[in-house]
Amino acid sequence: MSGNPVEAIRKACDSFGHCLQTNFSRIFPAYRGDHLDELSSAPGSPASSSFSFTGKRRTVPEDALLQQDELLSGKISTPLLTKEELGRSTWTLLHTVAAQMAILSRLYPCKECADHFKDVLKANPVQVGSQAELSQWLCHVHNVVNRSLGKRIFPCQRVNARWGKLDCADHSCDLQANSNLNYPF
Ligand SMILES: Cc1cc2nc3c(=O)[nH]c(=O)nc-3n(C[C@H](O)[C@H](O)[C@H](O)COP(=O)(O)OP(=O)(O)OC[C@H]3O[C@@H](n4cnc5c(N)ncnc54)[C@H](O)[C@@H]3O)c2cc1C
Repeated sequence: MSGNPVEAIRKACDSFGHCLQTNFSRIFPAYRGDHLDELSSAPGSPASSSFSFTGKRRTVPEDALLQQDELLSGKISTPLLTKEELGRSTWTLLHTVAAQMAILSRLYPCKECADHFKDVLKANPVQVGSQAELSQWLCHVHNVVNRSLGKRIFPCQRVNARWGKLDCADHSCDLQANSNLNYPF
């Protein structure tokens, strides 16, 4: 690696921060990342000296906000994302998070949550050899967070019933509808 290693790490954090911010707002249209800008512009905050979340304020395009208003007012009830948008955003998020789980625990926009999640990851390192194991591990760490917040524990054997279904015509993209497909994970 050439140049200053601290600068290289700063750049990596910067690009991951942007990636997180972009994908949070794609998956959750209500999320605009404004508080990241506030964080980075707070005088003396570590973010303002280490990361450049500032610069261009990222906003959700107007048509997306309009759609969101219509959704909230009950005028439309269909999902805002197409299957393709959902897929693209999800792949980016999954690959980035899988590659940089430790960074997630430092850059997650809620500091209290990030600090807590760092401990959760330390106590529950990812050791998975299949999609099913990854799903179970994620369910487990989500439950660790749930427990600490006094929330109900989710039954992990029901994880596919909760997350394996999408809003597609005739349930054609449900995991369960395709359960005859065996992938060599
Ligand atoms: C990494 C991370 C760390 C966090 N740390 C904190 C923290 O320290 N303090 C804090 O106040 N908040 C924290 N949060 C936020 C908190 O976990 C919840 O997201 C938030 O309180 C909203 O909770 P919720 O009840 O809507 O359901 P969420 O916990 O957001 O869950 C969303 C949905 O997932 C399903 N679900 C629930 N548990 C599981 C599970 N174990 N497996 C699979 N599916 C499940 C349920 O259907 C639920 O409706 C953290 C979030 C993340 C992503």
